[in-house]
Amino acid sequence: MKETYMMALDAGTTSSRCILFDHKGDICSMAQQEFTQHFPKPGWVEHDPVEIWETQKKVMIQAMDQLKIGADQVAGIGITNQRETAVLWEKETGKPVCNAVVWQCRRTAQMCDELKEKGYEEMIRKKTGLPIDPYFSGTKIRWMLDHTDGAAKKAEEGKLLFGTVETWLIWNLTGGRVHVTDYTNASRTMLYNINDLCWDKDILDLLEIPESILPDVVSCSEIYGYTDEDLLGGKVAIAGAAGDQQAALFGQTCFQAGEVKNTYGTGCFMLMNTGGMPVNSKNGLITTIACGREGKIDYALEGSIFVAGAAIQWLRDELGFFEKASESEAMAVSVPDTNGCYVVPAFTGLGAPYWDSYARGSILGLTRGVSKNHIVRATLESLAYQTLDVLKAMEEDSGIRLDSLKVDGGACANNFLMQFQADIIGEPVHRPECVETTATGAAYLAGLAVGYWKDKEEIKENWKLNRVFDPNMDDEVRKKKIFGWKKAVNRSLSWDKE
Ligand SMILES: Nc1ncnc2c1ncn2[C@@H]1O[C@H](COP(=O)(O)OP(=O)(O)O)[C@@H](O)[C@H]1O
Ligand SMILES: O=P(O)(O)OC[C@H](O)CO
Repeated sequence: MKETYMMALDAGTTSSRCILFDHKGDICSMAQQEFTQHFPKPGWVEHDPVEIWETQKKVMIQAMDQLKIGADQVAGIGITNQRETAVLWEKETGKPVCNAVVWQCRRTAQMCDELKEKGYEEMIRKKTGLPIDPYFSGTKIRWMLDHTDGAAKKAEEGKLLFGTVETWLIWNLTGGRVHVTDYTNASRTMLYNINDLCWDKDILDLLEIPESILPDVVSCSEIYGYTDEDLLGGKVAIAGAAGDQQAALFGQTCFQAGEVKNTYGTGCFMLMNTGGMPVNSKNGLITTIACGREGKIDYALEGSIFVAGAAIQWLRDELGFFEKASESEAMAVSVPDTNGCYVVPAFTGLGAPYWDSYARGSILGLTRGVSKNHIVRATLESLAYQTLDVLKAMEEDSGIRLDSLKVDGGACANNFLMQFQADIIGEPVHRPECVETTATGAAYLAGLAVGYWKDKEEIKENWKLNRVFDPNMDDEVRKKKIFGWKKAVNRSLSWDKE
């Protein structure tokens, strides 16, 4: 009998990836392609939806070619994606009406201010679990309707469709037959009522968004449809979808309330599973849907950090400090400390727990002795400080003291960063063998729907530890460093405010 595999499509912020997994949850093949980041104005970020789809198609074929398999050996497809990023396209032609407005984009900051000034913050938080912020899709959709010729009218006439990236991919994979989103992605739009589990009419009215453009909300683990036969040379079931951070929580097998993971990708996102009850934050975290399957919803508390690995890309691409992100590790350990330098990578404002759209990046503490290596080290350290900020908020909100942290994502390959993370939180950091947990989670969700894996217990056995980083920093040193970080953040807040 031919071996079968689960396919995960990981539509990240900077690249499209396809990974084929076997029953043990091991990666058997992987293909990846970066796509273009468009920065039309300071603080604005766009993607071309067609490029996302084209690169995704290409990597699917490449991953299958590596194993020399046909569609009959792909047991199902799970999709995971950068969340919130908004795509708007014509129902008839499938053509996007404009570029996708990316989650990091701050163009709706003023619209958000106005909504807050009019006093809608409490109502929106109660219904969606989210603060009013340009991060979420709702105001992005309004902006696209307002600034694209004829779009508002076409939307009224039912001629346009909206989707986050998984919706866009499912639409294309099925040849325009299926228009759905899953619970986790819906919960990031600022339009979805996470208590009543429906698109919220009051918010849709407020933002004047016609419900007809919105996808049907489905579970994270069920067959939504099948790929067009021509695409992979046979039909394959599309059987799972979740936003990348929720998929990572599932991939890390954080199935129980109180379990936490932290993912270091373009941004950095800490999620705690809070079980069947949404927990409201008093410390700047958001309440979101962790997973919806088999008729049950699990919620999560989330600390969203907008810039993490993206800061390393900035050192690479804009400052030209190195050619490969991995080189940052040797540069950071070549100096004993940052020589008093702090980097606050608030390139697109600050997310949790500050929620300041007007914060901007800064390098502080510069003296004549600060070198490239110190700046690289300070940038890496900023990922760990931001994580500390959300970890403290999470402990307060949940009443649970974390005694270790499970990590994953591209940047957690950096041993210096992981050690500094353990030092600064004062708790061990646990890194798994497979740091592609986002894709793993998507594969698991789809695999459970098609019976590739029996149940969560079988999946749990696949999680393997790679390395534990134990804290090893003097308490006084830690306190002093954290104090410096807080001062640096304060200097960055409101920077871009008129
Ligand atoms: N060894 C490393 N040290 C620091 N950062 C790294 C390293 N390897 C990758 N990165 C960063 O991790 C990010 C890629 O991680 P990934 O999980 O693929 O992100 P995403 O899914 O958001 O595209 C990039 O921003 C890159 O700069
Ligand atoms: O691209 P990532 O992995 O940093 O994830 C992006 C998040 O989904 C944005 O909310």
